[in-house]
Amino acid sequence: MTQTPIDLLLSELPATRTTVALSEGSDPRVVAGALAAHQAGIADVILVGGTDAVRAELASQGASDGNGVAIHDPATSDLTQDFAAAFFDLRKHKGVDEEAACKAVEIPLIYAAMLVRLGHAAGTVGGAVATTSDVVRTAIQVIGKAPDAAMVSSFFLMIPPTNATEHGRAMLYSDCGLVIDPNSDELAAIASASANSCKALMRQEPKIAMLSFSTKGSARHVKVTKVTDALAKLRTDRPDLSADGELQFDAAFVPSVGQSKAPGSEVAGHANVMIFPDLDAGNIGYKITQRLGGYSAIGPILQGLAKPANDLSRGCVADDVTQMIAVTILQALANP
Ligand SMILES: CC(C)(COP(=O)(O)OP(=O)(O)OC[C@H]1O[C@@H](n2cnc3c(N)ncnc32)[C@H](O)[C@@H]1OP(=O)(O)O)[C@@H](O)C(=O)NCCC(=O)NCCS
Ligand SMILES: CC(=O)OP(=O)(O)O
Repeated sequence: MTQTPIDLLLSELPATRTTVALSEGSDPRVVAGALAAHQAGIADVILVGGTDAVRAELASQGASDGNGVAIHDPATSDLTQDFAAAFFDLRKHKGVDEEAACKAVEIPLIYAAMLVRLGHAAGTVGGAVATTSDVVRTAIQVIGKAPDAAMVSSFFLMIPPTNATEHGRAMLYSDCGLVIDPNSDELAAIASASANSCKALMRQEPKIAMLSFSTKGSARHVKVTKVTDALAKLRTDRPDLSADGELQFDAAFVPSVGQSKAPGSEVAGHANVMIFPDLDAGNIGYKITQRLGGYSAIGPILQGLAKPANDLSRGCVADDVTQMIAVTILQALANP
């Protein structure tokens, strides 16, 4: 049975609880998912923008500020004034003035990211209501790119159903949520970051497939060249990694097809990191795997940020929120 991030986290829970901020603290799926994470011993949570009805619901389940489930209202929080000053410092070079900074930190998405930036929470999760663009833009602007990262990108952990087909396995898909049309250098950076995420969150050695509509020269096109250039750059930058391309999905996934289309490849037929050539392919590909293949899609998980901030699909359910809280903690523990 494939290990999910929750299984992983429960098997190596740290002695002290980690706090995660949820920016959509009045959404019923977020409240239920956060409460489940708290009750499973996974995390302390801050529900940003939780209403009185949420407070009553939490109280009815024995959860409160005193025992690790807090509600913050950005309009009345003691922290908001400090957050406004810090946000002004951060964004004044972009023309943000003090008044605009005060207004900005009352937006729950920004307030939650400030909780992370200033160390009140280890990471944040949003996107059950907000679009990916808004979640990602806020994370990049407030939390920022990690100094050693080339860029911020995203991935999904794809967890097979119990009745998966013969070759069903856990895989990492990237980029299915953020970088719209990467050039070959950016595609190589996405693959490199995804390999690190595979080690940190799947605890597997990455086998990276650079996906295309062509396998090993079966088609010639500028879009194929982009992928082969990305593979060459990846191999130069990260000789430690096992990567191959360009590969069609069947050649990357099914051992017999991999052997016939890309004979001798270590990766073909056995890939666990699937790098899509652009966001059209990635976003459509993950949703097909999820909706037709029955895989659970955990993401979009962001990589390359200074501290964890993660997105949800607006079609998420409470279990997705709990999973994403576990992912956020695993990322925080991997990069303390
Ligand atoms: C990520 C995204 C929001 C960037 O937003 P944007 O407003 O177009 O970006 P801009 O080019 O105006 O840049 C905004 C800031 O983010 C930075 N930035 C943008 N993309 C970045 C990346 N991948 N990595 C690091 N920084 C990035 C820019 O440098 C800029 O920083 P600044 O404000 O300090 O100057 C945009 O690429 C996007 O919308 N992606 C698709 C999201 C989506 O709809 N996904 C489908 C559903 S999951
Ligand atoms: C990741 C993604 O596609 O998000 P949404 O379904 O919210 O657009």
